[in-house]
Amino acid sequence: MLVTKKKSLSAIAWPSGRGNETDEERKARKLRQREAKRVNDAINKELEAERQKIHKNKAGKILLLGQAESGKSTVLKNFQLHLAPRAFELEADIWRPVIHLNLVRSVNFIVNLAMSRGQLPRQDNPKVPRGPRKLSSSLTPELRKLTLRLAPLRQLEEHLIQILSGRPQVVNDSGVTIAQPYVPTKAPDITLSAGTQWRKTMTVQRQHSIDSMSSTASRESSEVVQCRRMLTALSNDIEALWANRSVQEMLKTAEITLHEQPGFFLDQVKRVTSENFRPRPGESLELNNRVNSRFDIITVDDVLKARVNTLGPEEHTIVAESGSDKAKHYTIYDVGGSRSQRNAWAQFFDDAPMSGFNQVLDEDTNVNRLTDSLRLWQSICSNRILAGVEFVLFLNKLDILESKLKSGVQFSEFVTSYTNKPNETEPVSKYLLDVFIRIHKQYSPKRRKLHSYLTCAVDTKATADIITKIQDVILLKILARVNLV
Ligand SMILES: Nc1nc2c(ncn2[C@@H]2O[C@H](COP(=O)(O)OP(=O)(O)OP(=O)(O)O)[C@@H](O)[C@H]2O)c(=O)[nH]1
Ligand SMILES: [Mg+2]
Repeated sequence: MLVTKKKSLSAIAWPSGRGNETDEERKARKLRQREAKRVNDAINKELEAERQKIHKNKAGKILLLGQAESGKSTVLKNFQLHLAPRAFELEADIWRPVIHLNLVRSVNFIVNLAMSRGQLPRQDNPKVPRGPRKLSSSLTPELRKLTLRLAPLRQLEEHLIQILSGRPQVVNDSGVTIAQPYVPTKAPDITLSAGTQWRKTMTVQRQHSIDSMSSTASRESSEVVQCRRMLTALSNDIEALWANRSVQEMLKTAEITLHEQPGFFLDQVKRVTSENFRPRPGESLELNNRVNSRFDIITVDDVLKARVNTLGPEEHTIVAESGSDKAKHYTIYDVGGSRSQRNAWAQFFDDAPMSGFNQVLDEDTNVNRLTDSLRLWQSICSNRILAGVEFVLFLNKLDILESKLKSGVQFSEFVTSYTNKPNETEPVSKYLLDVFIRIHKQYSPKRRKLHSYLTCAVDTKATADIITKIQDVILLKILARVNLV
């Protein structure tokens, strides 16, 4: 029945509507159809290309993990400098107040130390009476003069924090003042509410200062200018303070190595306090060496050395400006590494400083930094959610490790399992690398690749080579993904 009906249906000549179509009309219709198909195909092709582009432009996501001060944000800056140097250069200016604040904090730290040494009754002399504290003769007249002349830097420190955070004091997201752990041997870090937030604040201020029509802008930019002028005016005194023999002796006695600490700019006071100072990302400069009156070529990595500790996770998108991955988007997540920040972590890429073997954590002075780093690495390796993620391990701060060992610090005194081996950079770093690799092998839920590097993240040239290798790894992964689709 149905078949019969079908037969009869197919037998019906459906009106084509073209019955009266002339040859001309048919040609025109065919032409229109071809044109409509061409447009349709072109749109589809464009959509497909766009889809492919979006798919292709996503180079990958990277999460930087590691303990506080291990160099995560510095690695991020290296990625920015390597992948998008023009954008990074444009942003360099916003680091100037950070560098100034780093410098001012170092100076205030020294002044405080000198004052405390000068004011406190000598511990070793029970005859020194308690009671009103006076400046003792342990401060030389020259040092006393310098500490008085540099006193305005206390206010300048507060002022710079205010400019950077846009708020009168250091606060976290909930508006609560963060009490940084007091570390007597270390100049305090800069803690701002959120890394991206202060960047936004500074970018807006910079934009405003370019647009001189805005009255707020001129007020804000004049504040920045005032700070800079004050620093320029005090630059000779700052230099004199750092060169002062009793300051150097005082630091040595207290075993404080300021030049190894984050945000150290005291060796370049003249340059960074000059009126026209522009922070440089990885650039060679010829500097007059005041000690031996020679001109030294040094690589200036102001932006990489500027220190702000990260609070909370920050997402950064870097668009590659050239090369085989031009226009590709890299998403990098930078997180704070202190213990209180670690619960915000989710995914992976690790950074462990090798130089911390003789240091303790700021947030818990009972914990050795290297021990903390190894424990952290173990917990990340054994994390099941990360079982399928490829790891890149940066054993960072190779330069500090080297200078510590050269200065006579014995690695085996702190890592007792390191026996019968020389106290030199190569065997020590190789030993550490082996330990990290062993932990990875032992604790990973399943086999996976580990790319490990010994790094000095403030050496932009050497780090650029490593980033190129990481780019290759990422690109290979993308190719594999595309082939699988
Ligand atoms: N000498 C030296 N300094 C480094 C190296 N890597 C980083 N630094 C410095 O160490 C300081 C801390 O680096 P950051 O990148 O801010 O550390 P972080 O891991 O992001 O720290 P948090 O944000 O607190 O978790 C900065 O002043 C860097 O310039 C290195 O390889 N050698
Ligand atoms: Mg950081």
